[in-house]
Amino acid sequence: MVNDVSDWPNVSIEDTEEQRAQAKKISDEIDDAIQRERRAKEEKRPPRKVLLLGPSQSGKSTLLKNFHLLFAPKSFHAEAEAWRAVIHLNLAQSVNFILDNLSTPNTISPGNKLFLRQDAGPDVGQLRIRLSPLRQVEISLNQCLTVEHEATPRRPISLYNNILRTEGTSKSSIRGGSAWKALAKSQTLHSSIKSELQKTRSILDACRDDIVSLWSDPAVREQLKKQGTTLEDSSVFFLDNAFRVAARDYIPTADDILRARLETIGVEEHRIVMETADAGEEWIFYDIEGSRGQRASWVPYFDDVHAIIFLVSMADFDQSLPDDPQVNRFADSFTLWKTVCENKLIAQTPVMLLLNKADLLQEKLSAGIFFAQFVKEFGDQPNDLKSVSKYFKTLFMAAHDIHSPKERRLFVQTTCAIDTQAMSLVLREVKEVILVAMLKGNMI
Ligand SMILES: Nc1nc2c(ncn2[C@@H]2O[C@H](COP(=O)(O)OP(=O)(O)OP(=O)(O)O)[C@@H](O)[C@H]2O)c(=O)[nH]1
Ligand SMILES: [Mg+2]
Repeated sequence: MVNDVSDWPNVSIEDTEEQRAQAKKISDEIDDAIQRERRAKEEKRPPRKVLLLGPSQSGKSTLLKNFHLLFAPKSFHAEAEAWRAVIHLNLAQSVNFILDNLSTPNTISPGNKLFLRQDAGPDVGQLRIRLSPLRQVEISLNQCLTVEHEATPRRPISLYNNILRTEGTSKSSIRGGSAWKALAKSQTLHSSIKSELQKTRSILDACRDDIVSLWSDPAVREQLKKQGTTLEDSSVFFLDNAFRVAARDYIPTADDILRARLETIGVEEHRIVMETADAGEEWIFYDIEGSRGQRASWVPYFDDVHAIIFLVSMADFDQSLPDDPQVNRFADSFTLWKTVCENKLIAQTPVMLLLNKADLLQEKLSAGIFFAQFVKEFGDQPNDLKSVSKYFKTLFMAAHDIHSPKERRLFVQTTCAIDTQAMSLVLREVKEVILVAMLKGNMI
């Protein structure tokens, strides 16, 4: 029997600390084990796979950029340098396209305001000479963006094979894929590409006053308008912002990146590792080229994806297809939508429909372009955004219900893919719909 404290086992302060340290070690090990288990579970979790479908220029790649910006902002912003090259190419091509489409002084009729001007406006002949280095900028940037940047040095590519220009529109059509994004990694970039990029930035910087003069000249705009020459929206955006964009120290903003036009070629796979919600989770997007000749290449992806997002541009109703002037873009989108709906391979796959370019639709309707003039069935309904987008929604939903082989819920949303705030709400919802559908189908 222990009567005296001196008989107690020797429990010193050092012992207690040791025990505490031991307990902490065990607790840390348990925490580590839990973390490892969680990570192992996550690693086993298959990546979420999403297929982006829709006609050319409907906004598929822009939606993907929004997703990247929202859920993996660090890696999105890390690519800004690579996007700068795309934006500079967009700008140089737009200027060259304008100059190509303006009559030369030799071919204009006497009295043409543009060249025989009485006012103190810029002399386009002089601007043409001073802006001629932008031809080289276009060639160099095309080269930089079309080589494979990984370990190997540049692969010779015939530059202008990749540049398609349809009459009346300017088009930046360099090869897609993600190898060009290596331009963002300046540490590992081939020195010749680095110096080429620096040279193009210096030339653009030196030309920026002249670009602004050309684009702000009302006579230039007037002549382009008279000729029926239209520029793509992204061209107009970068020309409007030329002074900022052509500056030597320019770094693209998120808005600029969303506006940059880089036509998708074939089917591109993009992997996004989530940084915000569900950090570490991987999403794979298959971003496809929307032109008509490419649509058969989508099918192999149908039975391997968890969801399909189909985009339609609501603003294309007054345009025809670049590769077939007989076909109206609205009609083409609707036919394509029906084809996708009726496909048996995706009968069980959740489909989301985004009716995009609401801002451009609004602009066209406000400018007095009548939707009913191109889509007779619209009849005498009011020519406003609300009525036209409701018409789109009703028509596309009805087609979905009629043509789908099995009953399936459809998520429909009107969007403006260059509005990051509005898109963040839509994308959070889209993500939820996909995850719920995967859970229901035991795909997680
Ligand atoms: N104003 C406006 N522009 C948009 C919108 N969505 C996309 N764009 C612009 O439209 C152009 C075409 O968009 P993309 O995302 O490249 O189109 P895509 O469907 O991927 O086209 P392909 O790759 O040719 O199949 C880009 O310059 C975008 O910035 C929108 O809602 N409003
Ligand atoms: Mg694309």
